[in-house]
Amino acid sequence: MMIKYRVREVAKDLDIPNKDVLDTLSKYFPEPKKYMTALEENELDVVFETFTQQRSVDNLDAYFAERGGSAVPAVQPAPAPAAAAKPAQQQKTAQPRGEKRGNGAAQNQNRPQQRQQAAPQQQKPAQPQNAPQGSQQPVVVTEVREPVRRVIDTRSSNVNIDRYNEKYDRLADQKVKTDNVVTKQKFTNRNQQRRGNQRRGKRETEAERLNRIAQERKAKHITIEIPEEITVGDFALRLKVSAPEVIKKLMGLGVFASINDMIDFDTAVLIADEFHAKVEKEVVVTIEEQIIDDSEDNEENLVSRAPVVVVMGHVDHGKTSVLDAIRHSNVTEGEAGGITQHIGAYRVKVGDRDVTFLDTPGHAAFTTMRARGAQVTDIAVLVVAADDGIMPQTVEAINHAKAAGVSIIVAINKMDKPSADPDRVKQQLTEYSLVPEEWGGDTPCIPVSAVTKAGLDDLLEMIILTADMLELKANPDRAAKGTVIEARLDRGMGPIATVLVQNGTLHSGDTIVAGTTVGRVRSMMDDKGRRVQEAGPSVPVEITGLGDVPVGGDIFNVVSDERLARELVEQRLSEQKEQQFNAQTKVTLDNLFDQMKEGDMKELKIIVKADVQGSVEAVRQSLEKLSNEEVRVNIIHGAVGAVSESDVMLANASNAIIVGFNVRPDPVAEENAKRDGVDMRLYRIIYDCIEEIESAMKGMLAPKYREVGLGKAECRETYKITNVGMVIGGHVTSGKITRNAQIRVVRDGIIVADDKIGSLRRFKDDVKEVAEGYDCGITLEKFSDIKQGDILEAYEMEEYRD
Ligand SMILES: Nc1nc2c(ncn2[C@@H]2O[C@H](COP(=O)(O)OP(=O)(O)OP(=O)(O)O)[C@@H](O)[C@H]2O)c(=O)[nH]1
Repeated sequence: MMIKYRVREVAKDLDIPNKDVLDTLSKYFPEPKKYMTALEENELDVVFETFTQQRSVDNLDAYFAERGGSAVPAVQPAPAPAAAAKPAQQQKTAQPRGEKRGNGAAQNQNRPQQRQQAAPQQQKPAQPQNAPQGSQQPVVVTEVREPVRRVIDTRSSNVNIDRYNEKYDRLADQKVKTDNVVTKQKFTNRNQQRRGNQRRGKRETEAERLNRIAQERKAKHITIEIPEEITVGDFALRLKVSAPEVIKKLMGLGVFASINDMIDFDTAVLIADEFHAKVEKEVVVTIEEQIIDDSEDNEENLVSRAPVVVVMGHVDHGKTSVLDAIRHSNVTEGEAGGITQHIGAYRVKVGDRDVTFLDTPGHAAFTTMRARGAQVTDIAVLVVAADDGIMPQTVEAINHAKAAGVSIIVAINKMDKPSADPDRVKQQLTEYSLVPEEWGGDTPCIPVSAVTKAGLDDLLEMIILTADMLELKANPDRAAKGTVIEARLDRGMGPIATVLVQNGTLHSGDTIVAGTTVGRVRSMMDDKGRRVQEAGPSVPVEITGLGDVPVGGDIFNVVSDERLARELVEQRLSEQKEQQFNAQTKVTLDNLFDQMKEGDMKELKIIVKADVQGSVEAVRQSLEKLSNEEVRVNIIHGAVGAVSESDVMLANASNAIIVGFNVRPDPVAEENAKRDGVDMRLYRIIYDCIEEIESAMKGMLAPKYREVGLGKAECRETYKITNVGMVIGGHVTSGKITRNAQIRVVRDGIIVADDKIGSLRRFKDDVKEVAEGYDCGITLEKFSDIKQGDILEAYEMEEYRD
């Protein structure tokens, strides 16, 4: 390989000025050289020879002492690659030296030996001579410290510079790698060690800690706080013992629980005692408790409040007319302007007293609200048309009002009509346990006319009187609480809600939570359309500022912290979702016994619907006789007719079950019952109903059956065979027909027979079943009047439990 070794590089490597090299060359070669001139082999030989001779020393120690102030020849160890590369480069120059060897060289040959004696461990500088391959002890490079520029003896003829370079390159490479790896390994090892130590340390600490706790526990009882219920794992954690220890102790008590099972407070106390720990009940402060003031009012803070009245009655008996008549006749001059304002409730003045009327007549809205837990009304005015008397919805209204436990005042309306017969109405009322006051009972009956306005003042007077009897009171000096009467979304204003304040005073700017909505009261308007800044007890106001539209019947509360209020709403929303998933807690005949056992049921409320009044009464009496010392059967409503939406609503609000005889629910009622989880039982025979409810109360309800469709076959031919009877040549059109199936014969959509299969055959063989698409021969056990084209529906009865 031809190496271009220029004057400049030679000078640099030999650490002499370019000029010296050029001068030396000019002595031996005629043509002038420049510092960029690449030198020929012979030229290089001359240069090296000359300078080697010039630099030869007698004593290496003296040399090193002079160069570096140390007897140890050294090269700069770091950066290693550079240091290693440099000599390699220098030695490139050695290769073309040829045979020339002067005295200096001869002298030098002995020098390594001398040096070896002086410093036998340091052989590097002598290497080129005695070990031209440079293979010995490359490690030395890493040991030396001081930077000393090495001079290579280039006089040896057999120096293989390439191999030397290779070696250095490899060495340098290795050094780099090794250095890194070593450092890294060391580092990693150190880390591992540290981690190991830590782990060991931690393990030890943990063991020590447990030991210490065990000691401490023995020495001094620890006290832990636990809630009403706690998982075994969490309990163990608080006790500072392992879960298996707790599980073991639980087993000792005969409680088999896993780490994730809940144990109650009492069990926890017993277990904690075994671990010498004392238990205190953890007081969990809910967000509600934090932000909603639910404290009882002191008697001295209470002032009397206006009664809240709802008007109910049969359709067209004059509810709206009575409400309007009262509203108009009791509005003062100044308020007349706002009279058209309908916010869902309004207030009228009766002397110096106020009465609040809910503007939604009828029991539907009333019961819907009650179903949501809202107890808004104090008094129900039952409007009965004097000419019409008590009608089905009057009865419903009576029962809804009774179920809610509100006072009833009867307004016998349409007294202006000639056909008015108030006595008949009073008479009818007694049938529903409403005995008029004048007849010795406690139901006020006021004859009125919405048209002539006669008697309305008496009605209002009676409302005030009743309210006085009820001693309705509230504390206006506290954060407001009440119920949403109705709500809607206004395009411009956003959600608008009419709320009835039931306690405290609502102020504009208050933060309120209503059901699952939260907001700040932006504006308030009363029932006369006036903007107001505050609303006290029994005052209905329309408010804006809620974030969402609440639902009528939602309870609202003024809260002290908006951020927590939002959190509360989130919580309520997720609870709501959970509740939807969870099993309903409504009473059903299937869970009746369980509820009775748990003591949750003291009264079984039933709504009876039948085709004739006689059945209603018969059932009422029979069922009421089922009452025992644990549960009282209470028929809260009984009427003739289909099971209606209103019945389901009442059952839902009152946690009642519905029984029907020879009646069907209307589609809405059926849908609602399913949605609300209201148990609805329909019977053909009264005896079945009595028996079923009796069994349910004893916890012996027979299993329920339902039909499972199997398939359908069409009758294509009929054959009459002697001794066998009528054979149906059928074709299975869907599903399958099985040997044990029940068969319903349907002709033009009408069921003509319900029978069992007598035999099922394919060709001449008896078979267990025939699948879709195949022909078969069927005989029925009893029914023989089969016709071509009849459809045979095969089904089975399956036992199930809710
Ligand atoms: N003669 C007479 N008619 C009345 C009286 N009160 C109501 N009416 C009439 O009876 C009909 C029904 O009255 P409403 O007030 O609509 O009856 P309602 O009970 O509110 O009816 P719904 O809203 O359908 O449930 C109307 O035509 C009224 O004019 C009254 O005191 N005397």
